[in-house]
Amino acid sequence: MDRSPYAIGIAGGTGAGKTTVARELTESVGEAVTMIPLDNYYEDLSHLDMDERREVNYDHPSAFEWDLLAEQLETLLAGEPIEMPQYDFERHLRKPERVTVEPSAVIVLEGILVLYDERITDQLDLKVYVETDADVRILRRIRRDVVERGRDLEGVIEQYLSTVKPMHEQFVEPTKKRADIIIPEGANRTAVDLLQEKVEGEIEG
Ligand SMILES: Nc1ncnc2c1ncn2[C@@H]1O[C@H](COP(=O)(O)OP(=O)(O)O)[C@@H](O)[C@H]1O
Ligand SMILES: O=c1ccn([C@@H]2O[C@H](COP(=O)(O)O)[C@@H](O)[C@H]2O)c(=O)[nH]1
Repeated sequence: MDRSPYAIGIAGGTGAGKTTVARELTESVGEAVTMIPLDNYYEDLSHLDMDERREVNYDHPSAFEWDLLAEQLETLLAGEPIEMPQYDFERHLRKPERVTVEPSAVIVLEGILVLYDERITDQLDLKVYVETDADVRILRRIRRDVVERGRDLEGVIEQYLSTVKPMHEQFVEPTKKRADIIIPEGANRTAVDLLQEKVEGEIEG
């Protein structure tokens, strides 16, 4: 690789549409873009049993292994491959296996607190915050967590009120001021098109 990859961070509240924006971006630009979900860097809680893991606050910054993420991002930006951890949402558990991620021209790091830690933000070339109203986000989250993450309605509501909402207000929303671009409502066609143009420009050099 001739030059360092271009690193984009996409932050925002749960259900804001971060993954959707990141996916649309990566799908349109193909293999030149690598997606890194922050969720893969949740701390390894395999020493806790399932009932204990259900009680963990997954929206507090301390839930993430920032050292590992900072180190792996630095490695990718230096043009070296990483062994990225994988995460199982149904079991609240880091999977035993890792996947090899090769460096590419553009790296997209996506997750609720991607703009929280300076060791990460210092490495990002473009910082994006996806802003979507809380009522829309919780409705999206209920549907997604029940359909894709093995949860029930009562559990989603309880978690939202006890940790997700207060942590969003305390830690996630304040990171918006670090963003270069704020995208309203997630997969906003115009905003995604502009991001695609930017990314294509970076790939072409
Ligand atoms: N602009 C949008 N309009 C309608 N539904 C959306 C939009 N963006 C995302 N969604 C849906 O909302 C849910 C959560 O989106 P996702 O991108 O996973 O959010 P996040 O990664 O921010 O938690 C998904 O089911 C997705 O299909
Ligand atoms: O074991 C876990 C780990 C995370 N969560 C929740 O996931 C969201 C972050 O994912 P998004 O895709 O950005 O919504 C976070 O709000 C955690 O509450 C979980 O429930 N269990």
